[in-house]
Amino acid sequence: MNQVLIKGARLYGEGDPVDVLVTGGTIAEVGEVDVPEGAEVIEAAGQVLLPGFVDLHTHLREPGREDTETIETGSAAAAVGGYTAVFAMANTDPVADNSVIVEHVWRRGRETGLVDVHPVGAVTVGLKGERLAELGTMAKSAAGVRVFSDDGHCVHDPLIMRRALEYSTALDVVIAQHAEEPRLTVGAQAHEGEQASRLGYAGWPASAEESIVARDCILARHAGARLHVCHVSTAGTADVLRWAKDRGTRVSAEVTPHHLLLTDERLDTYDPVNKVNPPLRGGTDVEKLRAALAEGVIDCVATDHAPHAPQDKDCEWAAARPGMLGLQTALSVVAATMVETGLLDWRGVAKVMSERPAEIAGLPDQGRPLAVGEPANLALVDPGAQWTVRGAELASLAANTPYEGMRLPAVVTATLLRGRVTAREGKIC
Ligand SMILES: NC(=O)N[C@@H](CC(=O)O)C(=O)O
Ligand SMILES: [Zn+2]
Ligand SMILES: [Zn+2]
Repeated sequence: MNQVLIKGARLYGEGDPVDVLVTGGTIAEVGEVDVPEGAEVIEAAGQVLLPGFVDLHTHLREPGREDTETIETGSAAAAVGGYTAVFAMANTDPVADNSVIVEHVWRRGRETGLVDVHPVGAVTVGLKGERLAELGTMAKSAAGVRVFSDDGHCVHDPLIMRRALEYSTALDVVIAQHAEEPRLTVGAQAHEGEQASRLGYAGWPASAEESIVARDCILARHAGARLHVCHVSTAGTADVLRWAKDRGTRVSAEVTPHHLLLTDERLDTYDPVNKVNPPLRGGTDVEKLRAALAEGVIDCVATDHAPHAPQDKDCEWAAARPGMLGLQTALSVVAATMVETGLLDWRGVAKVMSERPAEIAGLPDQGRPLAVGEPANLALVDPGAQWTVRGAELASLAANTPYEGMRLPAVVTATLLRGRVTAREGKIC
């Protein structure tokens, strides 16, 4: 049986260094372990062992835009970034609004074998927001869809959203909303504020997000349904979530690494690499989002990894597609914004990048404790190391990283999926 010995890592960055022996797909021993014959050894002195990361929000672009990312290249980026499970959004071409497409995505993920690929099913047919897709058929398909979202579009019709939420309770699935009131973002190009006015861009107001989140929290509470809010970007949304959670609404929320680090100050360069939906916001938003994540009002970090082709990004701002890469830089950005600032320790990182997302999506074998008998889905992190981001060197097919040339802290040195090393030192195994 395949054996891997991780030598001298600190579990969750706590306590004394220990050896972790992985046999088959399971953590077999924790403590002082002699190297078994034939075992692969990973020297991990000074490193932190965490449960493998789970991304609730990834765009893999297959089917339809395999020129920008495939299930294989996106899986590789995920594995190098420390992920052991990703949720692939439904806004592909054709849309993942039926069991044929979700089963295709799920199968391609399994064949690739670098990370568990869970397809997200569309809420409405063709993401058009008009007719509910066959959620039940997708949930009961081989792909076992647990998360539904029209991401890229908001399910803006309150009657459709209400029906989706009500229907979801019978299936015990979660509806993930891209919260953007479309009437308030017609032609929007950037966060509504001074910077957008100065650059002459139509504004994307915070209220377009906050009004939908408030509405959906109310709808979810009445339906007794589970709502998940995608890419929270404003301080006001954090306040709405705090209110809804306080009164017992079954709502969870994610924040992206880019909304934890970057602001609309970056728009000065006119470089569309900074164009994303929802847009980069102001400094106060960033500060409040960090605090809300530390407090648990925002449950987790999700990348919203959005690969785009050069011709869709290296063009004038208004014509460029929104979205940026995230899978390979997420851990480092969380280290820079949450760990180095003292807002989270590594135990907290395990919670927001692995345990909570696994719970939200109902994955039984991810986000598990680092203990004997548990599945060996693991990420090994060197907290003292640094690296310089180069889009061209990322495992993604696309290169649209906003962190180009930036030096970031913390390096994922190894990822294990069910005991198999999927990535080491930035390379796929
Ligand atoms: N985030 C983005 O700016 N773009 C996403 C869609 C989305 O997440 O809304 C994409 O699919 O490219
Ligand atoms: Zn979205
Ligand atoms: Zn998205």
